[in-house]
Amino acid sequence: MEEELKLFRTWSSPFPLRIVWALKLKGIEYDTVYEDLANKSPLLLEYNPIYKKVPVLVHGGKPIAESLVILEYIEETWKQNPLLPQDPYQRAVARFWAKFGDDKVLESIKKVFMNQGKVREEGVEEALENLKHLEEELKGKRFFGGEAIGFVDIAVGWLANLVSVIEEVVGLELITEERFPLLSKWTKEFAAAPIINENWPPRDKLIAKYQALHQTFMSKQE
Ligand SMILES: N[C@@H](CCC(=O)N[C@@H](CS)C(=O)NCC(=O)O)C(=O)O
Repeated sequence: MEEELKLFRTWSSPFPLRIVWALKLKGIEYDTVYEDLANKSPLLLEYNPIYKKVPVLVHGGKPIAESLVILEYIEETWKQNPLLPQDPYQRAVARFWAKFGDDKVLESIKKVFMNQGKVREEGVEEALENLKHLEEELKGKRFFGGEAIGFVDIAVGWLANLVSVIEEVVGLELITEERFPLLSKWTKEFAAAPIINENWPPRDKLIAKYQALHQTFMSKQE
């Protein structure tokens, strides 16, 4: 008998979306528990007592937290449609870029979104520098994973989802065709891939959410 599989997520958070995409790409059935992060369920707190964040994947009653860790678990548990390459060195390279996406790209884009004036400008510079590295990594490839969507595509997939929302809310451009032709093309192709496209939060709802968030950050700085 298949063990029960449950994903704790929210409708909009980019981290659980990684898990949604990976499970769908592998054709794994699961149940969803939608959390209200302003009022976290006792189960979420029990399953992720340290970070208290989504996503949490619960497999046969056992919880796994942290989206990149969960992705690795999924990859090791269900071998079909592999997301990581076979070669150990290439696997390490993929993990490097996934971590770079969180440590550097995400942090710089957060800096752009949460600040204004000089700090935002610094954030833009840092984001462009980081995005340049991703542009380089895409040379000669359709996806970061090669011909098919892989681990790195899923890990940095939030870029295709959220950057244009952030650009619209903040009123600036980061990923343009002129600056980043490959990344720009990747954004469109990744977003258009059926499984990604079908599991994308509605843009108008995201814009409204991020507009409200942005106003909160800006009013704190006045
Ligand atoms: N490093 C974590 C980040 C997860 C994360 O930041 N989740 C946010 C939603 S976007 C959350 O649950 N926040 C609740 C909180 O901080 O209280 C991962 O990759 O899973």
